[in-house]
Amino acid sequence: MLTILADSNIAHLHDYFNEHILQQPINVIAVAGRDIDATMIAEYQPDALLIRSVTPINAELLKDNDSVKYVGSATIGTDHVDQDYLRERGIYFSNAAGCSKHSVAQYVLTAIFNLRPQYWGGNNSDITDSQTVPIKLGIIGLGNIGSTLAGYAADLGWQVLGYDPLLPASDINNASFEQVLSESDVISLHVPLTRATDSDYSTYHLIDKQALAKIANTTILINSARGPVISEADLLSDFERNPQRQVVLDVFEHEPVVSAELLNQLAIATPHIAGYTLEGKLRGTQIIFDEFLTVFGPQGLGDVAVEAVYLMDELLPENPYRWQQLKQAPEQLAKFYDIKADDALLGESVDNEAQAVLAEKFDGLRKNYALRREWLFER
Ligand SMILES: NC(=O)C1=CN([C@@H]2O[C@H](COP(=O)(O)OP(=O)(O)OC[C@H]3O[C@@H](n4cnc5c(N)ncnc54)[C@H](O)[C@@H]3O)[C@@H](O)[C@H]2O)C=CC1
Ligand SMILES: O=C(O)C(=O)[C@H](O)COP(=O)(O)O
Repeated sequence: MLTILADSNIAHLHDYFNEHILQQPINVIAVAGRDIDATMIAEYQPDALLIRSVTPINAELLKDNDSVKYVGSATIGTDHVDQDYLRERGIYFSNAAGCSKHSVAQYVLTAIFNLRPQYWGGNNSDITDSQTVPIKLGIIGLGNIGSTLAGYAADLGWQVLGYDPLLPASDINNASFEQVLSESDVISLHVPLTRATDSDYSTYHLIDKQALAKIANTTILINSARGPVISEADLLSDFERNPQRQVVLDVFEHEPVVSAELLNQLAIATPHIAGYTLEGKLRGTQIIFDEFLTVFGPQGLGDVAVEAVYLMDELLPENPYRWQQLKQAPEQLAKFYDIKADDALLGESVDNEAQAVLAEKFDGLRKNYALRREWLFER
């Protein structure tokens, strides 16, 4: 029998991983992602581990185990996975690249329009009434999410200042890091979390004291990538000099704990839900299910030729939301996703004694999150 140990927060886990679809007896054990540890692995001896972003995968977890053949993370980010170690051990790993790229881009646009409704027309009327000055959107990291966001910006008539040192220059990869920092009206971060040991362009504390000093205090700064990309200590010091700076955080350096001191300064704060749409989460599951089938193949699945299945259309309710319609009427967008309600819930979750949102509350908000819809983007 095939045993799968999985994060219970994986959307529609049992709709994909069941005996009917896999045509054989299987044992799917679903637990909170943060509870998956070496003891649990020793107890269940799973063939596959299906995770999201909160289960660190490394030697400490797997060194005494020989059963795991596949680790699938139904997320885009991979900073929680020691992929070198898995390669050494011959354990196949895949993530769900791109699964929530529209969800995150739409979160960023919603945050911007919430803070600056006047940007809807595409011109920066804060600067001038008489001249046409396009909004400048700075995007750091132009992979799946950054380039998707750039597509929306182009559709809105905005100018993109993009920086991605690992991609060739292009119409959107068109600026230096310093230019993005100093010239943008809004800066949005879409980089993976990397350290100097993994990358020549490490993103750990990419936004530190020096970077913040280059950003005008009228520029909105948005981080929906990973918390440690911004130095929280430097951001807090910066707020002392620039209390009016508008910062939007969906991710936090010390997540799942968020200090009240930081929360009180933020223009919008949400509990790591930028990618939390029905579509984004379900796509993540579909992608790792497809990989699971290729890894185990008919042999690992007991010589049964399991057909590929695509359950997205079946499991998703009809989607009436279309970008071309939404963008005609800004007030519709505000109704489409009430980002301020998410912000309020996080604010109300502060523990008075600890002066912080504690891990259990933060995780609870995420587990019980009413998943949004994505709007459909056709030009
Ligand atoms: N808040 C949320 O709910 C979600 C957060 N994420 C985060 O967003 C990150 C980005 O996602 P994708 O765009 O899909 O990833 P991606 O891998 O498609 O793109 C990342 C881009 O960042 C670039 N990059 C790397 N180091 C850089 C640096 N120092 N400066 C500028 N660019 C750099 C890479 O060249 C790449 O093009 C993920 O790694 C994940 O951590 C992803 C999904 C949901
Ligand atoms: O895909 C990613 O990367 C993310 O950050 C996820 O949207 C976060 O999902 P969880 O695994 O933390 O639920």
